[in-house]
This record gives sequence, structure tokens and C-alpha cells, in this order.
Amino acid sequence: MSSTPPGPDGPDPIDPAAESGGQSPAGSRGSGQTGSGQNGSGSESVRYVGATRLRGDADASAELTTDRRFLDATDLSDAERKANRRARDPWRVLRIQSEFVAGFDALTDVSHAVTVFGSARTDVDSAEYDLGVRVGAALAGIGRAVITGGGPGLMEAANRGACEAGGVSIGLGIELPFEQTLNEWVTLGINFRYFFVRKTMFVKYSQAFVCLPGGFGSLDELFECLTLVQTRKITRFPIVLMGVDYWSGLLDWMRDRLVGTGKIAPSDLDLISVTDSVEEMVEIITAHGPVAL
Ligand SMILES: C/C(=C\CNc1ncnc2c1ncn2[C@@H]1O[C@H](COP(=O)(O)O)[C@@H](O)[C@H]1O)CO
Repeated sequence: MSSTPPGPDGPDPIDPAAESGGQSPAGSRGSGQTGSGQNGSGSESVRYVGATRLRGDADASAELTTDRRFLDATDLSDAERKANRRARDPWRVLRIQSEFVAGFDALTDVSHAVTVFGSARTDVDSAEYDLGVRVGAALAGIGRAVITGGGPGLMEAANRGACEAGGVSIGLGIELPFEQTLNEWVTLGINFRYFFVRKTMFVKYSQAFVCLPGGFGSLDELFECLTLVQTRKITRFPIVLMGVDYWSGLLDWMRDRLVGTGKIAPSDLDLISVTDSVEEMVEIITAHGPVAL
């Protein structure tokens, strides 16, 4: 057992295998990777296991992230699982704590921020990427810092828009079972090992959420924000879905099934705005809070 709290980017006394985790240093800029431009390009085969992008012969099951070591012990025997829980999990709290401390420390001075969620897989040459850039630029134009997951696709697009417009462009990256740097448009970046710590930062440091078209990851983040507003854990947070065509099926389903069967109140749908217009997004967000210029 270690008596020293592990730093978020240091070796893992809990599990030495974490040392080869491919973690970027906190606050580092990306290495020039544009992420989206790499989707499916080049001669090497690229495939996905969930949100995990694998190249060539890479095997997702062979790679462990800190989150996975913590949450998923299905490859262990019952005795090993219990031994791990007893000997290791209590010490993980120190790492988790240190990750909160690093996040709080790095983001202390952030004010008037908007978190932008969206697909990690969107190509740089797409209309959706262009929308993401315009969203980032418009938010920077009204004095909002832009926070994203720091990855490729629409996260990169929003960071790019914010950065090009001279705004604050924040990336909260996550350790994944393959090497990934923060996108090159992030000007303030942190890499997290634990998803749940990172999610706290998205919510704690922003006053509005914009969700661009996305998959499971974006939906997870969207529904977490919706639940927090619905249960009044956070208040007055506008949630804007960008892309009427993309989101209308989900909204119809919510109206039909969720409201229709009493799983949510009709007024719960008022928590969500949906638009194609970046100008309307700006109006919705500024109506909820002061402009910081
Ligand atoms: C799949 C690819 C990269 C994955 N990299 C990610 N980096 C950072 N954040 C991510 C990544 N994947 C998902 N997220 C989070 O979920 C949202 C996007 O998920 P979706 O399923 O693509 O909608 C996003 O907001 C992030 O916070 C490609 O190389």
C-alpha cells in the first residue's frame, strides 16, 4: 500500500500497469492531431468498439483504463475481486481525490462557460463540423469560455471555433484504451482518468449546455444534464440541442412515450431547446445570464 497520494498523471501505485496508460500531461497541447480528419482515412484499418477507435490489430479487450480497472472486474475470480476490493479500492479514493483537486485547481478562474457536447466521430469536412466551429466561435463572441471533452470530431470543432475567435477553449480529456491527445485547439486542457470526475467538471464550471449531434457519449452527457436540471440539482441552465432534423426523432419519442406514459411531466420538455440557428442558441444562452465581455 502506498502512503503517498498518487498524482493524476503519475505512476499508479494501485496498479503498476497504469504506467503505460498513454496519458498526456495535464494542460498539454495536442500533438497536431486533427482527430476528425483521421476518421477512416489512411491505409490502416480502423474500427470501433463502442466509442473506442482501434487501428490495425489493436485489441480493446487487452487494454485497461483506470476507470475499467475500477468498475469492471468481470475477468477476475470472486476471490480475486474481493481481495482487490479490500486491498486496492480504499486507496483508489486518493487518486480520485487527487483528480478532483487537479480539476478544481485548473478550472478555478473559469467563469461564464458553456459546455459543448457532440460526436467524437464527425469528419472535419462535414456540415456538422462547420456548425460546431460556428457554435464555438459564437460562444466566444459573447464572452463564454467553451468547454468540451477535448477529443476529435465536434469537440474539436467547438474548441476550434472558440480558439480561432480568440476565446477560452477548454478540453477535459479522458483516458481511453488507446492513445489520444487533446485536440490542437484546446488552450486549457486536463486529462482525467475517471469519467465521473470529469463529468463533475463539465457541470460545475459551466452555466449552459449545447449538444451537437452525437452518439451514446453525447446522449449520456445530455441526459445527465437534463436529470440534474429536472431534479433541481442545478438551476437555470439552458440546454440547447443543435440540429432540428437530427434531434426531432428523439424529441418526438420523448413527447410520445415519456410524456405520454407519465414518465416525465409535459413541462420537463421545456428544459430543452432545439434549433438550427447559432443566433438563436446565443439568444437562449444570453437570456439566462449576464454577458461577460
Ligand atoms: C471514438 C473516437 C474518439 C473517442 N474520444 C473521446 N475523447 C474525448 N471525449 C469523448 C471521446 N469519445 C466520447 N467522448 C465523450 O462523449 C461525447 C462524444 O461521444 P459520442 O458517442 O461520439 O457522441 C463527447 O462529448 C465526450 O465528452 C474517435 O477517434
